[in-house]
Parts: sequence; structure tokens; C-alpha cells
Amino acid sequence: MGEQVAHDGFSLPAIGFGSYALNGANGARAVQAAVEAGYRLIDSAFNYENEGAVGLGVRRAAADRAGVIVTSKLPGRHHEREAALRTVEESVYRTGLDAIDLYLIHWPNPLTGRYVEAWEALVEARERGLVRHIGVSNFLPEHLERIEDATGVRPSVNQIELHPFFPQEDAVAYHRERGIVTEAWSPVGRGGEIQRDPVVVGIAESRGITPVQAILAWHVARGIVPLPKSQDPGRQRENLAAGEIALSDEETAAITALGRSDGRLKDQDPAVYEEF
Ligand SMILES: NC(=O)C1=CN([C@@H]2O[C@H](COP(=O)(O)OP(=O)(O)OC[C@H]3O[C@@H](n4cnc5c(N)ncnc54)[C@H](OP(=O)(O)O)[C@@H]3O)[C@@H](O)[C@H]2O)C=CC1
Ligand SMILES: O=C(O)C(=O)[C@@H](O)[C@H](O)C(=O)CO
Repeated sequence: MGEQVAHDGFSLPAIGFGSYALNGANGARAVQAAVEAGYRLIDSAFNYENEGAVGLGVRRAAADRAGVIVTSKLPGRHHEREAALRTVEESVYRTGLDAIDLYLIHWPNPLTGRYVEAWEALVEARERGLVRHIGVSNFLPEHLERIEDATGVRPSVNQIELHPFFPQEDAVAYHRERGIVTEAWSPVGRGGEIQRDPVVVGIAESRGITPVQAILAWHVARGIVPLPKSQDPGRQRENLAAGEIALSDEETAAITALGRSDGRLKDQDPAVYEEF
């Protein structure tokens, strides 16, 4: 249930796995457990310094590597063409895999203003076979339009901050019209206050599911691919199972209504934020 297909036919599972702060031996164990639990989309980034742990976890898992979509992301300091291509090559090397399945520009860094060059480099990396699919993260519509106008290539995915306090209705509608799959980062609000919200708790109790499952089912109902991170195999399974829960339109609308104008977790507005 809930698989999402991009304009180019690239298909993503209903729920993926986040890996921020899963590093070293513990990180590799957590990723291996996630793949063995059934996750088929793993998120990572050059900046997380865990592409090695992610690759090792995927390779160790008792699963068909070909069915697992491994993602990484290009950091802001490497948007220049040569640096970008070197970084992608290094990412592939660190994973120990033949290629990376999905590679994103991590942040547009619009003040520096080299994201079109970075996109051209990702198009080239795909042509060279270093990566299979390309996309972006934290891009606003103006950034999406600029890269497509410059290259004729539309990203398959845009990964953005998205959780009940920040439901991003306009961005989700914009992506849907263009066949760009929306992935949600910090989909359960980094495990904070959202889980105790009375609306979320009420829906969870009425269905006999956990608050985190109610939140993840809300993403799935909206056609969004959430990327929950958990180091714990039990919570990993709990989160993945939320892909089978179908919320009603009323329940989905009630959670969307929790959105706040100041709902971002941190001061990271992609219109001005620059990430190294
Ligand atoms: N593109 C971008 O700019 C960004 C991308 N990301 C990506 O998105 C992923 C997810 O976002 P992240 O910021 O990690 O936050 P999440 O919203 O995934 O929350 C993770 C936190 O929630 C806890 N948690 C997970 N599942 C449960 C559960 N079932 N019950 C209770 N607590 C739970 C985890 O604890 P525990 O591990 O102990 O279970 C952890 O503390 C990242 O890991 C990263 O891959 C994140 C930020 C920015
Ligand atoms: O984790 C990521 O992908 C980031 O881009 C970070 O900037 C993240 O948003 C963060 O807040 C790390 O503390």
C-alpha cells in the first residue's frame, strides 16, 4: 500500500528509513536491522558521515540489495561541478556499493547560488552511472523551476521538512502536480511534543495504534513518503507497519489542522538558510 511513483516512473515505497546520527558499528547494526525488517528505502547524506555504516548495513542484511533504494545527498560546500562529481564518487566509494540509487542536492543554499551547477553535476553523475536517480531536498518552487528551466531535467524527489506541526500543504500540492515525490524529513518531529498531542493520541487510542503510527499513517494518506529514524528494531517495525494503516479523510484532516505558522523544528527556512 502507498507506493509513490514519480513522473519518470521511479517508484518509492510508502515508508523509508532515516539514518541521521546512526554512525559506526551501531549505525550499521541499525541499518541492517531496518533492511531485515523490510525497509526498502534508506536515507543518508555525505554530511551525516555514515555512508559507510549505511552501505555496510545494507550489504550485511539478508535481503536482495537490488530491491533497496540507498539515498545520499550532496553538501552545500560542494556545489561546484568538479567538487560535486568528486563528492558523488566518494559517496559511492564509502557505501561499498556499485552505485547510489538516489542522490539529492541536500540544500539549495540560494545565497551562494550554485545549485543549478550542482544539478548539472548530478545529471552528469547519472549519465556516468554513479547514481541511478536524482532529486533535491529543501527546494522551494522557485528553485525547482530554475533547475528544470536550465537543464530540462525535473527531479524525481524533493525531500522537505514535514510533520503535523508543519504540514506543507502548498509544497505537497505543487509537487503532486508535477509528479515530484515528496519525502518527509523529521516526519515524527524528532520524537518530541507531537507524539503527545491530544488529537494524535485520540486517533491512536481509537484505533489501537501508537501515536507515532498515527503520524506516519497520516503521511501515507497524503501521498508523502516519511523517513522515520529509529535505532531500535522494535520501533523500526512499529514504524514500518504504519504503512498498512489507512486513516479516514476526517482523521487525516484533523492531523493536518495541527499545522502552525511557526511549526518548523529549527530556524531552517530554505529561502535563506545555508548549509555547509
Ligand atoms: N534533508 C534534510 O535536510 C534532512 C533530512 N533528514 C532525514 O530524515 C530522517 C528522519 O528525521 P529525524 O530528524 O531523524 O527525525 P524523526 O522525526 O525521524 O524522529 C527520530 C526520533 O524519533 C524517535 N522515534 C522513532 N520512532 C519512534 C517510535 N515509534 N516511538 C517513539 N519514538 C520514536 C527516535 O528515537 P529512537 O532512535 O531511539 O527510536 C528519534 O529520537 C533523518 O534521520 C534523515 O535521514 C533529517 C533532517 C533534515
Ligand atoms: O540532518 C540533515 O539532513 C540536515 O540538513 C541538518 O541540518 C538537520 O536539519 C539538523 O538540524 C541537524 O541538527
